Amino acid sequence: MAPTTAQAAQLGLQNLSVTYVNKRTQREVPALQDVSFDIRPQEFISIVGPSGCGKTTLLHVIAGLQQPTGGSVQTPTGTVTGPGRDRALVFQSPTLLPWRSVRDNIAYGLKLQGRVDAGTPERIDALVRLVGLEGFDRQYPHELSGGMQQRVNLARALAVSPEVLLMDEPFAALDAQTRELMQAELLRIWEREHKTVVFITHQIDEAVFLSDRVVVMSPHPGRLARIIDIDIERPRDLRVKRRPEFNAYVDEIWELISRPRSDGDDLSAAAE
Ligand SMILES: Nc1ncnc2c1ncn2[C@@H]1O[C@H](COP(=O)(O)OP(=O)(O)OP(=O)(O)O)[C@@H](O)[C@H]1O
Repeated sequence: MAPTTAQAAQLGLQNLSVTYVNKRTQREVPALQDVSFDIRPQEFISIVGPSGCGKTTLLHVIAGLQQPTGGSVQTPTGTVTGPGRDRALVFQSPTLLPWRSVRDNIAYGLKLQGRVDAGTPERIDALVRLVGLEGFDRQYPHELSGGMQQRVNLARALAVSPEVLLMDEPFAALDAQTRELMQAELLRIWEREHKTVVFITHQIDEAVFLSDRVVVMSPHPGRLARIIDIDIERPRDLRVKRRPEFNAYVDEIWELISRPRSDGDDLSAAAE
């Protein structure tokens, strides 16, 4: 059951709206409209929807990189007013520093936060093992494959011990096979680290495979269309993708995304 109060939720999104002003035309672009839902502690939640439905905008508002035009994001310690140590972002392209080794890249966030201490080398060793990069920790980013770079990126986000990982299409640049491996790896890591994950993807099967719930958004303006519980037991491995119930979820979400929405749709009711 979803928590009914913001206190019980890791993140409470309350009536979020974002309107951009197009710099060239000066016209208002409503990117998000009245989006409300709670995200539970240690939940894996994915956000899917057509291009332009406001997924990245929503993630940036949760991250505190962008102020909403209306509404708020609640955490157990209060309203989000900017970036915080409780939330770490993982981008699509690994934002690694090319002149730093894998170890130093993983430690970089800690360094920025002034949190390097005697225990840091051991913590980095544990993270290197966690993301499967043993033996590569003295290498530099250009010596790594795309999948390995994304592993470093993930380790760097985990290094600062956030409660929430915000992931913006982290596997979009990877080839299909590496992407599937990384999906399985991410689940393994999530099951050990117990983070809350908010994951944006264009790939419906990726969302179903990873998530406890999938948030489906509709565009123009970006609104909540439906939240779907993925009732497939864990731990999951990639063979789950061949099961009929897995494909039934994928079909259901695909139908929702491809269905033209009439203005009369009561989307808030659908989201309950
Ligand atoms: N800085 C900006 N100025 C004006 N409009 C913007 C700006 N950023 C985003 N938008 C508009 O807001 C809407 C939502 O954009 P957003 O990038 O959040 O969607 P998205 O679902 O993440 O898209 P995609 O799947 O293509 O990455 C779009 O119509 C987009 O054109």
